[in-house]
Amino acid sequence: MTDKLLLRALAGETLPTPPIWMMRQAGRYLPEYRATREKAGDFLSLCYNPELAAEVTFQPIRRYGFDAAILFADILLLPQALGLDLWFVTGEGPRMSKVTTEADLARLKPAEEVHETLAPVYETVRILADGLPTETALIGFAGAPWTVATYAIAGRGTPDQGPAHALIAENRPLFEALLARIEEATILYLSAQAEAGAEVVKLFDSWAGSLRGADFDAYALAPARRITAALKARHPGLPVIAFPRGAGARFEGVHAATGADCIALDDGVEPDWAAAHVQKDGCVQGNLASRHLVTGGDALVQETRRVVDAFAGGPHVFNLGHGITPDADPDNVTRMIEAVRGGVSG
Ligand SMILES: Cc1c2[nH]c(c1CCC(=O)O)Cc1[nH]c(c(CCC(=O)O)c1C)Cc1[nH]c(c(CCC(=O)O)c1C)Cc1[nH]c(c(C)c1CCC(=O)O)C2
Repeated sequence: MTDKLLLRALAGETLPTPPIWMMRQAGRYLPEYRATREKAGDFLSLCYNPELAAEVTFQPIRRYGFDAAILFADILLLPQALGLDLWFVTGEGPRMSKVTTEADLARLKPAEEVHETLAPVYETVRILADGLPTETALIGFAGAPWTVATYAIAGRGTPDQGPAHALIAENRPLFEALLARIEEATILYLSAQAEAGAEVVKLFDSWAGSLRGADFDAYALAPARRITAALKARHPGLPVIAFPRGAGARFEGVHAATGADCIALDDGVEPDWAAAHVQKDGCVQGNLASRHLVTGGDALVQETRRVVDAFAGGPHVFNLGHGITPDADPDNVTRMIEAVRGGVSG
């Protein structure tokens, strides 16, 4: 039996204190992250520099002693490895060359060729696997095909994923061919991360919430199910966390529909509801609203306890509902961790 709390929770154990980590725990709210990023140059140079990417991954572990480290990289490195240009506009976010025609699709590289670009990421994983404290689990990750496709189709982030929905309406076969290529590459990418030492993998479907009805089944659940099955066939026992952000009532049934060991919840669902409707089927992760790490105070402690208490009856990994924001106060993270581990109330 492992002594890593994250792995125990993912295996279905109900623990007296849930393991804790945070989405975007290596990020701009930390002065040490900003200093390392400065040294690297820009964000992508940091992602492709194994020593520095490992360094920023270690930083929140050293500062807070989280139960898990998440590989420092980005979900958009994969479409870049498939041949799309990627760059980040400061203050605005990612930009990439678009895939909206058959000719664009034909220019993408075969899935097996992604390793060439992504080799530095695997090196980062190896450095982390060697250097993390023995009690800290290492999480690898990728974007889910739908979320990655929304960026590749729009060439940028979009509030409503309008361009991707428009492509579904206008040329569903092209959309599905793009999704299939991303899915195939994602399996190879996550599998290589597991070989390099990732002990858990997480699939980020940040824009799953804009898929409705049969499209949610076909483009969020089904790819997650196939990716999970393919990974478990290659790496027996590898735990998978699925994060169909914004799924709302459709979080119910996602364990069974995907085969994932844990479902990460955003803060759009109430913890009590999620305990009854989602945690009944297995481990859940989440779901404190990130803004409490900006505002702090009694509300931070109360909300943290409310989340912990709601999920205390089953396997739970404490986390935020989405990433920590750059304006968060690092001291509020300490208070949140104390509220989870110390059980201090209100
Ligand atoms: C949609 C998405 C992306 N990237 C990611 C997602 C899915 C999760 C989510 O919904 O947020 C996932 C991601 N991005 C990053 C990580 C690293 C691991 C971690 O600490 O969580 C992970 C797991 C680093 C990052 N990825 C990014 C940063 C900030 C870059 C910087 O240092 O300037 C970090 C730390 C940049 C990024 N990367 C992306 C966007 C839209 C942006 C710009 C928005 C922003 O600036 O926050 C794409």
